[in-house]
Amino acid sequence: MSTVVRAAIIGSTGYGGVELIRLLAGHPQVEVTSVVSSSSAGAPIAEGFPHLNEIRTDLLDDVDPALLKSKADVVFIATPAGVASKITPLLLAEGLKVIDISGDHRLKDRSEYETWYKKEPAAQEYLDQAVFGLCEVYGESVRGADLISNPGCFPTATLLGLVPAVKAGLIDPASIIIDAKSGVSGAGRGVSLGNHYSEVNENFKAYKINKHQHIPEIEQVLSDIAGKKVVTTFTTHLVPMTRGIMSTMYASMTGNHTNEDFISLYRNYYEGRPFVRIRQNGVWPATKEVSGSNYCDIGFAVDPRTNRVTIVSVIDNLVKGAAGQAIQNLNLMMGWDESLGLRFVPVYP
Ligand SMILES: NC(=O)C1=CN([C@@H]2O[C@H](COP(=O)(O)OP(=O)(O)OC[C@H]3O[C@@H](n4cnc5c(N)ncnc54)[C@H](OP(=O)(O)O)[C@@H]3O)[C@@H](O)[C@H]2O)C=CC1
Ligand SMILES: CC(=O)N[C@@H](CCC(=O)OP(=O)(O)O)C(=O)O
Repeated sequence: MSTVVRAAIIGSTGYGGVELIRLLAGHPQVEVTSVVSSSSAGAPIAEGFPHLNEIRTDLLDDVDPALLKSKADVVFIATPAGVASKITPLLLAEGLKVIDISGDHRLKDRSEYETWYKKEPAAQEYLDQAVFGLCEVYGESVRGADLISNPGCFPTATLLGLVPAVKAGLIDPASIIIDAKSGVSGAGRGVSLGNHYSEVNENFKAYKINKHQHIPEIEQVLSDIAGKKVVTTFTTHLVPMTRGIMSTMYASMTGNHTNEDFISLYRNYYEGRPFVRIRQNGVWPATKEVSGSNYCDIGFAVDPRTNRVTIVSVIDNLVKGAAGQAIQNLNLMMGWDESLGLRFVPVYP
């Protein structure tokens, strides 16, 4: 008999939440039973999102853990930083499973969260309990967990591009420089001066240099994999496109490795994992080649002149970088095939 899991989405009126609604509509073993809003409870969700007309006829629920307990088994939280840390203890106390898409449970060190997010951190017991859900690296720990911290969009693209090489010692972790680009939906649905049309269109800008909240998240994982403290240079750029992240990474190699060495290492590391695709020699991925899908595509260019390698990794920030990976985590939590309901072909062109 197949299990149907009932899911609630807190932050269902944001980009991450609406993407969860889209993806879960096709999941064979999940039913979204509650869409939650802190500002529009009681309104039909399709009123604000006409693309959901005749797809979802329900009203938005209030943020009420007891109500969610009566309607759901698992809760996705897709809210701004500082919200999930407050709601999660109440949801866990009701016996619900939680998948937090925000950054609130990613950094194990509370002072790091305070430094980078400038907000009050979650209580240490929940940070200790939360499993960092980078599925292809920590998937084994996700199975059976009650609280998942879904990785950030930039860290997902970046870490999937770096972990195998760092783990195998092909590159010097101290030499890594990460140059990342994001589409505007990465900033969420709220309008701000920096992301309205005339600021973004035909423009290309770097932001939060050396100040980005994903720096400690990337360093936390690289340090874990390398077995020593790793610090890195990470610069983000805003690109005039809706979806997509490209992380271009540069690192010094520890020997005379070739493109084929990297391709073979990464294909072995990700063998059996459906969502990481390694490009053939001389071919590098573009964001459109993963758009709308849960894929992360990775390509390599070794330069024998400098003895450095360039690694290019792309994802759709709203799918593999948020809602898709969150569903992949749910699949792993439930002991299902990790690709259940996620085998989308990218939207191209
Ligand atoms: N956009 C992206 O590509 C990615 C985003 N993330 C992270 O996921 C989270 C959601 O991002 P995104 O969907 O883009 O953000 P949005 O700004 O689009 O949506 C956030 C939603 O949170 C709800 N919300 C705000 N305050 C509260 C509150 N106090 N209690 C409950 N709900 C609240 C709002 O809905 P309402 O007013 O209806 O309650 C809002 O629609 C963020 O932490 C973000 O950093 C992670 C990876 C990728
Ligand atoms: C384009 C853009 O502005 N992107 C956001 C990504 C936000 C995000 O995913 O934040 P958390 O991972 O901390 O939840 C940024 O760079 O801050």
